[in-house]
Amino acid sequence: MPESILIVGGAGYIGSHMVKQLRRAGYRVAVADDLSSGHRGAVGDAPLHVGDIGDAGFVDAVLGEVRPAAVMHFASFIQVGESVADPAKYYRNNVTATQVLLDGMRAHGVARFIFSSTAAIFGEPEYVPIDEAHPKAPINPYGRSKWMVEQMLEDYDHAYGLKSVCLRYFNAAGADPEGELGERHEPETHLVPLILQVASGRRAHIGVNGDDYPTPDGTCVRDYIHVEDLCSAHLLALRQLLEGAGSARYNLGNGNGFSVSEVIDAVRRVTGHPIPVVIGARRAGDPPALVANANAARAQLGWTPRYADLDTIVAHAWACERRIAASRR
Ligand SMILES: NC(=O)c1ccc[n+]([C@@H]2O[C@H](COP(=O)([O-])OP(=O)(O)OC[C@H]3O[C@@H](n4cnc5c(N)ncnc54)[C@H](O)[C@@H]3O)[C@@H](O)[C@H]2O)c1
Ligand SMILES: O=c1ccn([C@@H]2O[C@H](COP(=O)(O)OP(=O)(O)O[C@H]3O[C@H](CO)[C@H](O)[C@H](O)[C@H]3O)[C@@H](O)[C@H]2O)c(=O)[nH]1
Repeated sequence: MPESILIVGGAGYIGSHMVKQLRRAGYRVAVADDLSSGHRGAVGDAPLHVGDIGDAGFVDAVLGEVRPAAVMHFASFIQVGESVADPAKYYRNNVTATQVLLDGMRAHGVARFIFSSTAAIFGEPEYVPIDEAHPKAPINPYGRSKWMVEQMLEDYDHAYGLKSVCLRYFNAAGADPEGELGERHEPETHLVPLILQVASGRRAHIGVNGDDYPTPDGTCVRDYIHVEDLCSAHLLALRQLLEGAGSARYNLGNGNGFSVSEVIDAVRRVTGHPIPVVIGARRAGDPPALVANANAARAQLGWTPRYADLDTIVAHAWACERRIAASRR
């Protein structure tokens, strides 16, 4: 009987791609999601348990039924700006609810956990590319909530033997190359899908948040990593945990920085659309450049990103945006 894996937040953008990849790899998969931002249709025919992981009774019931060998945890609120305006909402969902999940796992003897962390735990970078040893100094409640969970996980390993892998994603982008899944946040705040909405006619222009940063063209530089490559790193981490490996933390990115203007140019190349641009003010809390040093994931997980080319990432996301735009016409 293949091992059963519980995907918390599996109806969301990254989690739904994970569900598909795990099933393809032969695992039994169940999803727990409250559908606060996820989509029921994104899990295919994997069993979906609808509920809030901050609810201890729900967690207990799901773990009792699924009896997973490991839990992958994608569920959180993800908007940096909103986390500044309403930190209580973020600490409640991203920290308190995660602790309810972890304590449920302890009660059920589930001792393997993979956590979606973020580049936001590093705050304003002291150097790039950013490796795992870089100081952790998050500058907003979203980043702090993720760093708190990472610290909690260290303590839970020490005290209770709960083994975890924290994967710090840089900028997730792209979509299922087979065109079944994609990024559908409401509201959308991420750069790549927003530019693509201009190409599909859902938006008139893309606003650029500042062009006076200390970068080669003045716009912010980020490390865009294909969602499929994030998921393949999870799969490798899962295999290691199931084989008895200890806890670990990895930064996940391609190690290539692209500016906002370069991403807009990539969308122009892929879609043929001129993409009108309006230069606006800087967005508070935006570091000029965030680029990952993912050598540890490459060496220790054996991870190699498959879709590192920016135009490929954009092309896969574009196929998704065209489907969404067509469905709304
Ligand atoms: N998208 C990125 O660029 C990025 C970058 C770094 C880290 N991350 C992290 O990756 C994870 C997934 O991000 P995403 O873009 O797929 O987000 P998403 O909003 O698409 O998915 C999150 C899913 O979790 C569910 N959820 C939220 N709170 C829940 C709760 N209390 N109980 C049950 N389900 C709940 C939502 O309904 C949704 O399906 C998040 O933890 C996020 O912080 C994302
Ligand atoms: O309409 C837009 C949207 C974004 N940007 C810029 O494009 C870059 C990328 O912005 P995103 O919002 O797509 O991504 P972030 O780098 O802000 O955020 C990413 O990293 C964060 C941590 O730093 C969180 O983890 C978040 O979920 C993840 O997508 C930033 O310089 C942003 O200011 C624009 O110029 N115009």
